[in-house]
Amino acid sequence: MAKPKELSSAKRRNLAELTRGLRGVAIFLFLVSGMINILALTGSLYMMQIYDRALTSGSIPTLLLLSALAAGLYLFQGCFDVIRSQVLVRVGARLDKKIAPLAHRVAIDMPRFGFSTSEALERGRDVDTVRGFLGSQGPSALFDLPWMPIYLVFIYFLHPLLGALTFAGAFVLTIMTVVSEVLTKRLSIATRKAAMARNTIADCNARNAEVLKAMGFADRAVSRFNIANGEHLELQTKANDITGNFAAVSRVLRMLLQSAVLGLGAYLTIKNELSAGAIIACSVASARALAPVDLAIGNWKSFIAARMAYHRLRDTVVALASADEPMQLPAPKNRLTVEKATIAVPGTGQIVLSDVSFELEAGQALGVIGPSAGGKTTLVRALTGIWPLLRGSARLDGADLSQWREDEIGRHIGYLPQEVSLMDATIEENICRFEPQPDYRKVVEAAKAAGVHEMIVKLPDGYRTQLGPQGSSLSAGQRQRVALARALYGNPFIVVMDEPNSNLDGEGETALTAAIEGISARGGITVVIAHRPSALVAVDLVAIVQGGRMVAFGKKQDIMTPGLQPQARPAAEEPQELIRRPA
Ligand SMILES: Nc1ncnc2c1ncn2[C@@H]1O[C@H](COP(=O)(O)OP(=O)(O)OP(=O)(O)O)[C@@H](O)[C@H]1O
Repeated sequence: MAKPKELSSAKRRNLAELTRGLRGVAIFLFLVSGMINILALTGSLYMMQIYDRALTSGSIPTLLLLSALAAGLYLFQGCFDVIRSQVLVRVGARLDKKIAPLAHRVAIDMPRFGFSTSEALERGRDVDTVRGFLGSQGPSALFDLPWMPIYLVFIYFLHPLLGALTFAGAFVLTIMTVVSEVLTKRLSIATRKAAMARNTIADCNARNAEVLKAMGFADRAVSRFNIANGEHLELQTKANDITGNFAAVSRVLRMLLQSAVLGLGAYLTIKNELSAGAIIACSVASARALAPVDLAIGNWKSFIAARMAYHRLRDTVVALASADEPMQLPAPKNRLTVEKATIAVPGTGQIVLSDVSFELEAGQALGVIGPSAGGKTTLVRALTGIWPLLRGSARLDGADLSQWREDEIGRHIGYLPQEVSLMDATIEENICRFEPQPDYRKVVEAAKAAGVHEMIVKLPDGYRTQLGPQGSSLSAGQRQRVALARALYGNPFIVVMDEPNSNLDGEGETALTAAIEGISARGGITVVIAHRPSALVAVDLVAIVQGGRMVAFGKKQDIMTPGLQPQARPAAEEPQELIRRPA
């Protein structure tokens, strides 16, 4: 975790924005808790006055006056209690409102950097954990704890021996809270990791439902889940045992102490050192003094979970800080320049593509070919900003991709991924990328450019057809063409396609060729990765990527034989001088 003093000013700003107002609210709640605890002495004082004044004097008016006074004070205490719980619930809701979008943003980003879906979704659950804890009894107990000395002082003034006894009890219970913290903290971390491993397996099994069914290994998949679930359960049981045992011991201790206070009080009364009313007052006050410790121990597990969740969220928000807000840049319209780009797998740092350099002018289309695992998709990830460059640069009209605001650069990039996954929304929403006020003509234009308009209008709900999870209501070929329309929406300057014809029939491939020609004709740039030569009909340049290097780059006729077969030799024999710039 980054230490505050190591944080850059932008990160500090982000952190300050997150915690803005929280300190003030905490001070307010601390003071309100003080009022509640002072007013909670009402019970003890009332009993003392009843026994020592009203009963001994036999005065009904005194009894009525004392009762009315006590009722008024209880009412005040109730009001402060309501205020405290309402403020806590609202703090939770405010934090949720502030952090949930950021946490979701991070959840979307995390899989790009090698995190599992369940790890990514944990950020959303973290928000729920913090909000849930703030709405529980836990925080009230924590705010009451610092006010415990009020009761100790009150009891001490009634009799120093009783004060000492209650102080000893409070001390033992506080030590128990600390021990509970030490024992459960490490276990909570391990339990969280085990829960994540279990959720990752559950997520993976659900995503592979069809494969599991077709090849009949669902039982084995369930066994894998069972093992992970068992490990999680074992850790959770241990953690629950610790909190449960501590809670039980603290409850017994508290009752024991209350009886001990009564016993000692009776002894002191017999010795004429204490009034009968004071015994009851001491007993009530000591019970009230120790109640927050008891409650805190009972809620310690959720306190630790909420604290860990808050720290993760805080680190997330801090990490989201960018050094400076990028400048507004003009729409690119001239060229894409890649210089000595080296790309590593995020998270592992393993370099998978080295020293790639080339330049594409407006109107040019580049086909990228090469053997499997050569680094073609990696190049696409770099060109679209999905993976950052380790070294080198990728520029649009001279401006590095990192200089653009994400939402702005997105308008100039069309991307058709290798594994097409559409969103659970309508076709129209998918094509227009959830634009709030989409231009319907542009939606239809993109669909026509992708050759999918006819197919869409034949569907009963046309462009309003709901696609279901991952666009499951369409065939693989239909999904690929709708995704192509999404990539073409708004005529982006650069369109990157990763094996766009893997699921296309002859008609789809013709539409794809027309789409690439259309991009070139309007002065856009296309980069298309292909294993099948039919995707390269409309490209004028070809690059060969293999073994993590671009081993050839040039005009299609120079790189490919007339039958659209690459002429390149293996990477080891193909030195860098083969990487030629377009004429
Ligand atoms: N997320 C990842 N984590 C770790 N390694 C990865 C990841 N993605 C790709 N790689 C590695 O990077 C190398 C290049 O992969 P890439 O997907 O770019 O190849 P490709 O040329 O597109 O292959 P294909 O034609 O099979 O799609 C491979 O060795 C692959 O194992």
